[in-house]
Amino acid sequence: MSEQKKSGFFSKVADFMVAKPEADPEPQVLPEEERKAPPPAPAAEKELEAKAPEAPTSRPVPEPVIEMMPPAAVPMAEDAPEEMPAAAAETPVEPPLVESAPVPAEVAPVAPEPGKKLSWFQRLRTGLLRSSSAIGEGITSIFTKRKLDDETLEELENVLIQADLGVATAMAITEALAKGRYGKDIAPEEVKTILASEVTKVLGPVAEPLTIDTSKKPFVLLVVGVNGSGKTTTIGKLAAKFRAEGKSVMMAAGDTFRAAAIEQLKVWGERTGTPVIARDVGSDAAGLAFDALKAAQEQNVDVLLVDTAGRLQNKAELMAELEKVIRVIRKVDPSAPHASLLVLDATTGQNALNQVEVFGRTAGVTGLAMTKLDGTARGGILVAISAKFKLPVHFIGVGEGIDDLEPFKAEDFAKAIAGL
Ligand SMILES: Nc1nc2c(ncn2[C@@H]2O[C@H](COP(=O)(O)OP(=O)(O)OP(=O)(O)O)[C@@H](O)[C@H]2O)c(=O)[nH]1
Repeated sequence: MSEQKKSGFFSKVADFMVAKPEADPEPQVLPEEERKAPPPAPAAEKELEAKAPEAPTSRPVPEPVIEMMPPAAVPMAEDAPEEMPAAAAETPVEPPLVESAPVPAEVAPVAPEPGKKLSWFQRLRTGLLRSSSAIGEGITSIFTKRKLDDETLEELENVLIQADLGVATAMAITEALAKGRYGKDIAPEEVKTILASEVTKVLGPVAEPLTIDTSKKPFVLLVVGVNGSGKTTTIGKLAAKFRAEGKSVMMAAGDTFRAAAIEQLKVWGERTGTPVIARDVGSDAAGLAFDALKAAQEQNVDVLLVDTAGRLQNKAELMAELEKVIRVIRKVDPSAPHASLLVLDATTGQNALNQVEVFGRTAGVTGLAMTKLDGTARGGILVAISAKFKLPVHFIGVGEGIDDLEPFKAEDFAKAIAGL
């Protein structure tokens, strides 16, 4: 493709790139090693840490409400993932209270048998097929009886950018496609196969399981993200997963802004047999996290899952509150949080790039989970995020049910994107 064509094309695709909100801080790309660890406490806070442990807030701190659940078996969904340990599979089965998100009929490529849930991969494809069918249909209409030339490559780039894969990735894919094939006829299926293989190259290195370091007691997993991205639901699913692995788990209802969020976490506590540390709505979130970590230490818990209030990444005061939660956690355990999981809603599209940037800086994000891939056309954004930030992607959410959290698998995801 000529340079001239490319620059013309760039100006055309500029419309697809979402402008950052004005209030956003300047983008700052952190070196990879800084991104791995949550940010160090500022000097003022270090002084505080040197003092004897203290209540993290100046306000009188009410006693946290500890909802102790019986060490009940984890309620497992009927179609538990195959990798669940045998012991867990033998635990008494209770049907999940929340069913999977309904699949819109017009995008459902696979009709489930009556009474049977779709497999996670079918649900992923059902969601992604909205976009991948756009890609798939685009590929079919571009390459049917046409040669691979500047025009068709540019049309393909357009389709990929509209599917949120990002300009750089779209160009890399078309360049790979053109190599050795330029000027020749090419079948749509071959294009899809090459697309899937190029996307796998981007996603393969970031597909990493979340490893719980058992030398940390408790292993503190902070869960952050914008409003409604699926943090609480993901925490509930994670609690079930860790319990099924035989780990003891505690949850901290750090979303103290919304009464409904606290209640929602308590429901997940009941469903998964996990104690929840909660306070009244409006309480100090950092104080709650402090108490929860103390309680988890005293009870020798393996994993503490800390929920946080949803916050828009461009609201400076809310992001500052998140930094405070981290600083206060570190007064109890200077090495915590041991992982900081950013939950991204796949339906947000391009804005997710900015979320990764700002939460990465504020909360030292160590890995990602992308939710709602069962019902969205926007899964391509994960490719753009991975190409840009190279952060580990641990999980994908493919429904609202307890077992609808899957380890991220690059090749499966890439095939779903390509419509294969
Ligand atoms: N379809 C689908 N829905 C999901 C998924 N994950 C979460 N949800 C739904 O998304 C909505 C928001 O989820 P929450 O877990 O409450 O999100 P949150 O980030 O804790 O929300 P805030 O507390 O407002 O910040 C709920 O209705 C969830 O059931 C998913 O993977 N697929």
